[in-house]
Amino acid sequence: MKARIILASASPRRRELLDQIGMTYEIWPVHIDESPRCNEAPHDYVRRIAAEKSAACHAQAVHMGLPVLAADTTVVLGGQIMGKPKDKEDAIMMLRRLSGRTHQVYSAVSLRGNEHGEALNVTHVTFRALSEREILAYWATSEPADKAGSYAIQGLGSVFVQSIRGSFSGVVGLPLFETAELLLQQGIQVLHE
Ligand SMILES: Cc1cn([C@H]2C[C@H](O)[C@@H](COP(=O)(O)OP(=O)(O)OP(=O)(O)O)O2)c(=O)[nH]c1=O
Repeated sequence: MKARIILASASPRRRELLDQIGMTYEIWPVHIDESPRCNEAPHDYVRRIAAEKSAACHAQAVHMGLPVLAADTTVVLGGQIMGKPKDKEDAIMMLRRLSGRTHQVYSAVSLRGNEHGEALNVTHVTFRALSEREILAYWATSEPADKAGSYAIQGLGSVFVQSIRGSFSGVVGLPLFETAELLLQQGIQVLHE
């Protein structure tokens, strides 16, 4: 029988990624304050937010005997955190800054069952130079609005991505290699007979 988990997320991307590895899950969206703390390092920030998302569901999930999986993803350029854009101007500014440069995408995973397991994936993404016209045209597609760094590698944003070093699923929002390792540590096998 397939193991069931709670996915503490409202992100359709994380659902699709879990579907990709055949996991069965229940969705429990959580809403927490995702503001970074003053001078918080990117790796501390994403790990804290992923852990807070899973913690928000943990007590209730324990009663049901189900582990809780949560994740957080942020784009980092020159050590600076870029979350989701506040508005059009913010998105345009982020895309201008990412143009022609290499940034990092940090994705933290938190799995709370009998124990708390955590993992972090950092992937390097290089953008080609973007023209002002294509940045505006990209904003008009509405794809950037709810994505960290204002782009989606799995969507139209793929045409900006010259190369990546690391994990594609990590950039999309849930690094599957690390997630499968955490599940296995808690006795949940992705591949089973
Ligand atoms: C860089 C990048 C980010 N993203 C998305 C993944 C995440 O959904 C989002 C970052 O925001 P998150 O706060 O990590 O996640 P979320 O608010 O969408 O969902 P939840 O907190 O409920 O789990 O950006 C892409 O879909 N593609 C990309 O290429």
